[in-house]
Amino acid sequence: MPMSIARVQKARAQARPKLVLAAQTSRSARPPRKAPIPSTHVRDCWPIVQLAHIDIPIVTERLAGIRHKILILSGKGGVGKSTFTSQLAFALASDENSEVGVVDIDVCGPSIPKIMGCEQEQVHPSGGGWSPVYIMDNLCVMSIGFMLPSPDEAVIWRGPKKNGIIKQFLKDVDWGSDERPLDYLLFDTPPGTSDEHLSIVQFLRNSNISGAVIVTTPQEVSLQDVRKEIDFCRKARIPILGVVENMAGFVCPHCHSESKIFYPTTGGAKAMCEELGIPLLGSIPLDPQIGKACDFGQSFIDINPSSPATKAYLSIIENINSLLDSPKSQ
Ligand SMILES: Nc1ncnc2c1ncn2[C@@H]1O[C@H](COP(=O)(O)OP(=O)(O)OP(=O)(O)O)[C@@H](O)[C@H]1O
Ligand code: SF4
Repeated sequence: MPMSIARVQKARAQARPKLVLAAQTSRSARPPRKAPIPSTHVRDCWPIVQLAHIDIPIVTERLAGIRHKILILSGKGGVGKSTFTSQLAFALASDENSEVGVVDIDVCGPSIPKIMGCEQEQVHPSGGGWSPVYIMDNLCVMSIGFMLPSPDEAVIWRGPKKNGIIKQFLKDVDWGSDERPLDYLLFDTPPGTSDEHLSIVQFLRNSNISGAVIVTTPQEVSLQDVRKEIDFCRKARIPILGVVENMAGFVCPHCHSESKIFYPTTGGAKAMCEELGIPLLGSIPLDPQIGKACDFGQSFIDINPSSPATKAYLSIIENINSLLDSPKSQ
């Protein structure tokens, strides 16, 4: 039998409060729309960095003889950090009295083996632990890239596994004998402030890091991330050696003159360094020969000795060495 209009209206009126109540209940069960902003990554993770780890004393002892431990950092990816690490390593190793090591802690994107021309090599056990790959008598490299079945193999790891391999790189690798300890150990890191950074800072907390070199490009988007990197270093108490401005201009392949292609942003790194009281170690121009040398695993500075970019690299390296030798960083 069809309901009268009056009965339908009454039924609707009775149902309405229930519907409102149901809606209110489900809304209140949802998280508030304006969720509190999480505190910063470093602040959250700082207690982890400070955590005592059973292996820290072993790492500290293993690395004790190494004169300078230098982190190469960048805020953004692709700014030329691994390229700079490789050229720094080649230049330092050109002095045959210096022993140089490079450890690639960019676990998910290891590019050092390719850039340094040792992609096909493998690591082997030795009496003192894993033997790193020797490119020259006085230049050795360790990277997860040497352990992958193919360079195209993706490493899809969460923090604890990354932490584990970084610990092994520090603890189980034979970084030179007591008679011939390394003068420099360079750490090529992934961009930003991620698990790898927290691991390295944690494991090196008693190992006296000499300092960090932060690589950027001239654009404001890159400089903005450098500020975060500087903040990370300050919170993690890593001394900052300075900032390197990469791709700061363009060297013409025909006439070899340099054009400031990022004008008017060129100069932003200098202004930022002045504002934050950090040395600007130098500016490296964009030179297609750098990309070519990296793709062929060659030392750019050796095969292009008179290029403006080589002069820039060498001047930066001189600045780093004088900072390392200054009493403040001893
Ligand atoms: N000054 C330069 N002139 C020309 N090419 C350069 C210069 N610096 C770096 N490159 C090229 O830019 C590309 C990125 O460089 P690189 O891999 O060193 O960056 P990255 O910061 O280490 O990157 P990632 O974030 O992946 O670690 C490479 O192809 C490299 O050869
Ligand atoms: S810098 Fe001079 S030589 Fe080089 S491409 Fe431009 S105009 Fe030509």
